[in-house]
Amino acid sequence: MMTPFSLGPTAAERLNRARADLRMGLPVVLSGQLAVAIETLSPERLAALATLGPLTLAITSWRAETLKARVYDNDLARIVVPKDADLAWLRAIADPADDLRMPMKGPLASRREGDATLARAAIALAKTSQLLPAALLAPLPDPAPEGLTTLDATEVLREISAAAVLAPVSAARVPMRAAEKGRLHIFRPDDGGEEHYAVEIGSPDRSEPVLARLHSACFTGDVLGSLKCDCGPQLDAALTQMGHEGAGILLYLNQEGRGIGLANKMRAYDLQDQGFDTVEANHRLGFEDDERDFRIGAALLKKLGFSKVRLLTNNPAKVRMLEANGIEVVERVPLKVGLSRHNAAYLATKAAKSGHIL
Ligand SMILES: Nc1nc2c(ncn2[C@@H]2O[C@H](COP(=O)(O)OP(=O)(O)OP(=O)(O)O)[C@@H](O)[C@H]2O)c(=O)[nH]1
Ligand SMILES: [Zn+2]
Repeated sequence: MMTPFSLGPTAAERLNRARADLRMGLPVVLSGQLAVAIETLSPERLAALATLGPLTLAITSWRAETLKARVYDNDLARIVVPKDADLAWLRAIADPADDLRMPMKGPLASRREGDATLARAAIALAKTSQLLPAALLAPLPDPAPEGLTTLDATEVLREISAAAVLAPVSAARVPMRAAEKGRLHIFRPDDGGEEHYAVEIGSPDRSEPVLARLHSACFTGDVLGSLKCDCGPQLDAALTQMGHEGAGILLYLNQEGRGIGLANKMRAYDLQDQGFDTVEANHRLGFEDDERDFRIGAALLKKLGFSKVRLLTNNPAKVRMLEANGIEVVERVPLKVGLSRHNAAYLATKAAKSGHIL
């Protein structure tokens, strides 16, 4: 007899489908309520949702703190949406762009009754869709609208905290300026998320510590040569050093903007032009200062056959995370390049607030 096999989507697959829905502005059914991301919500959908009953706006405690809203649920606040609230009102709560020009007219009322799991899952969904971390919750009508993705909040939180399994997809020789003997490997997660890359220089001996770099994607620094950060020079310097030593492994992790995505990073840059530092800007947007999942780096190194590294970094958190995930860091190799007058304050903030070693 054949083993029964379900063709329907798994929890991880439904989760990723839900992300596509939220990015389009479509609601998802989350533990018996409707959830939609504020960033992509249209006025028409808001009007339709408003007919269903009381609405709740879920935001993170970081955002709530800026807005002076009460936080009863530790990491988040559930804001009561007034009956006459329009999309501009919701957007002003979600997006700090105009905080200084048009301070929010409060006071905001927060819900404290009931369970916050659903709100937490909705925020986690918005965040991992690289949208602003703010979601609108509405009662589910009876009959429920057809064709919406249905999820369970607890399952969503479990899936998001689980490490994705990455599989090698393809690899080929890529000679580079820094090293002629280079090979690019592409890895794809089983949950439909971002692909990540590994650049292998030379033929590193798997039984010895390898010179390694975990580089997080930075479109502005890596591609445009932005002077606001040190990413471009760090990428070049890491590859150059690997070229000189004749061996190394550089992981290029697609976690743009410390995991918040390029659109949110530009929001953070705009806030930095208003006077906030890199950490404050993330918080005002409702994010943690670093939203990256460093487990991916450890998993890729293991997949490639490495267990010991000499890690090129100024960030002790990267060392700790690799060690915690089964990679021995035999040496931290500093990578101090690319200081400019545009990024001096940024690097000083990383040293003062994120423990970077200058
Ligand atoms: N949110 C946010 N991300 C930024 C900002 N400036 C740079 N980034 C991102 O920060 C990340 C920098 O990553 P890395 O250089 O790998 O890591 P690091 O934590 O600085 O540590 P090391 O470079 O290894 O010392 C990239 O994803 C950049 O896109 C900023 O102002 N805000
Ligand atoms: Zn950068």
